[in-house]
Amino acid sequence: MYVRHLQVTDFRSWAHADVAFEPGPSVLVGANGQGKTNLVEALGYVATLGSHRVATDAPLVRHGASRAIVRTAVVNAGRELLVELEVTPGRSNRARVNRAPVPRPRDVLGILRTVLFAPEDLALVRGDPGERRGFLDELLVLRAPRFAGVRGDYERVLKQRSALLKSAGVARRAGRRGGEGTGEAGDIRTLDVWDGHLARHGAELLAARLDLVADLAPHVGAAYAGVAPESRPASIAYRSSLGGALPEGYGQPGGPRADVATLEAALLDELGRVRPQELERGVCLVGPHRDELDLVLGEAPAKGYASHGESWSFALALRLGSFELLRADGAEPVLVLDDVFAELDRRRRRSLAGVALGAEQVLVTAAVPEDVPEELVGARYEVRDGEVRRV
Ligand SMILES: Nc1ncnc2c1ncn2[C@@H]1O[C@H](COP(=O)(O)OP(=O)(O)OP(=O)(O)O)[C@@H](O)[C@H]1O
Repeated sequence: MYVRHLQVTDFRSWAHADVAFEPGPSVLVGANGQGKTNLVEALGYVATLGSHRVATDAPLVRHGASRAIVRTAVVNAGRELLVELEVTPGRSNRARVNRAPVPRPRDVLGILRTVLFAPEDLALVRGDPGERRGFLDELLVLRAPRFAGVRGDYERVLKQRSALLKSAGVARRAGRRGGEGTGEAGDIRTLDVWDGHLARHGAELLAARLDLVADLAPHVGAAYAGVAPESRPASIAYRSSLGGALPEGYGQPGGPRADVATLEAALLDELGRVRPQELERGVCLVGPHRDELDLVLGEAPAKGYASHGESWSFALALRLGSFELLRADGAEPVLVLDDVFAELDRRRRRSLAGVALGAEQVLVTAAVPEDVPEELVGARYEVRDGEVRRV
């Protein structure tokens, strides 16, 4: 697939921008702060309904404006779709496809698939587990858009159950002190119901993540070996809060596909087991929100041990592995390389350029053209003073 056209209004620094693209490599060149990343961020938003830089929508709207609009024409196997998103922080966002409103913004997921590699990706290796869970869930949704709903349902249930745990914990402590009117028994009965919901939605999310990691792991290992052949081998593994209760081989390449019903039963058991600690601490201790994607270099965890260069290579391998996985699925994602070549040495640049050349479309941003490997300089755009000019 490729993006044929991008138009933004009041998005980040852009009052208005209108850019036509072609398949193959395109490079956006401009000095720092001219708005190059803002343009590719808009494309990432259409693909994921999120930003690779911020967790909320508010910063995406130009200062002083009330809403941002992103319109993009995406060509997939010869068929063009026009996607339009209106981002209004504090209100429901709106979406249209081929000018017709769709019920929910998430109905546009799957029309544009992008894999974006950016300096922020160092946090995939060095940041908190939440970064890596976010990485997995984003890829899950790119692979199968219905998981946006599954994840949303899980988060809703988790929030409700966590609030209930807190109030039941408070009631229990008040009861122990001989306090008045403890609603513990009622809370506990309700908690049983929420355990069921959490196990059901959690099992669906967990099964999907486990299968994703099993499929992704070989691609990440191969991508890392290509990017950093001199380094120790890289691997990834899913670590579930179920611990030893996770069936053997789940999440491993060549292992059995994860069975949702089995995982639901395991989650329910485990929730029963940890209930006293959960009430004591007022937090939900079991479920995919507590899980981790382990990144391993040789025998050591990448986090805390990998050098700066190795961390970069691992982050890059996670993105290139994702790109290869989506291609193996039969999708042709757009590859977006935001300001990354300046960070890479010659060998890594060449290796990344090699993969990028295989993409149907690759969009690159750079402060100076010299940062970009020659073979990737196809169409060139200059971004300056609030304008994008093809040169
Ligand atoms: N909501 C917003 N409203 C107005 N301006 C914004 C908003 N968000 C970001 N900006 C501005 O956008 C500019 C940054 O744009 P962007 O990150 O796209 O730059 P860039 O060309 O990629 O630069 P670099 O090469 O440094 O990465 C900054 O000047 C920032 O102040």
